[in-house]
Amino acid sequence: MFCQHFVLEENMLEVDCPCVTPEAVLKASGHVDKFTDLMVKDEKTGTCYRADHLLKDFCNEKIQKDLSISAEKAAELKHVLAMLDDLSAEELGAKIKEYGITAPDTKNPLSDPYPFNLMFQTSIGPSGLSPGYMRPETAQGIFVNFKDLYYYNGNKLPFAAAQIGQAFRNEISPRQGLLRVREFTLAEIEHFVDPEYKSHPKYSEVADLEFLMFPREQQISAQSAKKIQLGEAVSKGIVNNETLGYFIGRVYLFLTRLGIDKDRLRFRQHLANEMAHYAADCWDAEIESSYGWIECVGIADRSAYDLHAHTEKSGVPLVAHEKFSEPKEVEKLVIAPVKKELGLAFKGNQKKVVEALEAMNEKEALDMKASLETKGVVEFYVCTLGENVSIKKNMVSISKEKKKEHQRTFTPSVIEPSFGIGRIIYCLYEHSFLHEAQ
Ligand SMILES: Nc1ncnc2c1ncn2[C@@H]1O[C@H](COP(=O)(O)OP(=O)(O)OP(=O)(O)O)[C@@H](O)[C@H]1O
Repeated sequence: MFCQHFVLEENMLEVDCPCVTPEAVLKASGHVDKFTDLMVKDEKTGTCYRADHLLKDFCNEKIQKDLSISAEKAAELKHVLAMLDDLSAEELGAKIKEYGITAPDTKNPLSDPYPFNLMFQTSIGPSGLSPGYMRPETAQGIFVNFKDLYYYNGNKLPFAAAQIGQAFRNEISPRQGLLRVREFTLAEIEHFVDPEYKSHPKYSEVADLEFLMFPREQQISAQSAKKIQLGEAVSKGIVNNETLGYFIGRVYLFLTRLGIDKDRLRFRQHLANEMAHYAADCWDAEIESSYGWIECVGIADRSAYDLHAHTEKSGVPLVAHEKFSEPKEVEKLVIAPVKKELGLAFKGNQKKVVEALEAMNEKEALDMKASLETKGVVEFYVCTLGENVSIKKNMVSISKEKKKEHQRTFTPSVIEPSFGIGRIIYCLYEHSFLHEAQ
């Protein structure tokens, strides 16, 4: 059904990449530094818990079971629940202290929250010197293969590639059966699009759909989700762009065609701090189950974050081109290396430094110009050397030149629907069961 609805109907490419991923890939994507959850420890036994889960359980239990709490307190706890995903480590720690939350099993005091990386680490090859990780998402395999996928698509945008496979996350507290496990099936689509042209040719097919949406503003002001027409949400800027809206609509059609009850399905926008480190706007398809509203599909506009990050770390430009019908005359910043000075400073490495300087794009050249003018020196990462070098004012000349441009080169943006297959199956099972019971 997934392949029929998305891969075949949308003419997507499909890939199957390895689960074991070299560290360099996940370092570039930001996962090594930022793919974390906040954890607290029982100060006596060392047992670990997810800090936001403890606070969530505390608030839910108080609201549902404590008949003595005032309306004011209940409203405060509901607000905490609405803002839960937005809280920093310090704010979470302060709330845990304020409410006197202790370790659920022993009632011992808890440590302050601290970040815990969710990836399983391993080493690749017999030397043990090449670190790697079990992939926490399937998306990165698609990004590192972007050049080939773009080529297979005739060097044209937009296009999409999908991957269905296992993902691994060292969850702090796996629970709720299929809903939070350490190894699960993920189906991800990466739709590559021109960042300056995020409209979608088939958008009109979904624009009239109307379903439960829960924008950021409604969550902050403690309102509930309400029915909104997708076209209206896009035109009012509630949903960032047409392509993101198109995929929200397609995910709605997919889930309801599978048998998910449309009254128990809502699209919730991420709060500003909740968004993953790569996202520009993100909506979760949440399905109501006996465990409450569960995120089953995440639909993110990842902007050009991933391709930029891999380009920067690998030195391989993951870019697309748009040919102009007529060449354009443009003013460009041109970096001319002063080879004598570079030779004195870098000796045998001079050629690699010169190549890296010449490969700089307009934005990097501008940044370098600004830094050289203010500080007189700039740290510059040379991929082929794998290290930073210090460039001084006398080593380069940066000037504006008139040039004829025949094409535009840019880094595509990515719209990504990401499906947790186990969670969808679980909710589907519950919904069909409820449907039969009615
Ligand atoms: N531990 C897990 N077990 C089962 N499915 C998962 C798990 N973590 C994520 N998923 C599924 O993978 C999809 C995409 O992952 P994503 O990174 O968006 O999740 P997430 O926001 O980290 O999830 P959560 O906030 O629940 O931890 C989710 O929508 C969900 O359906």
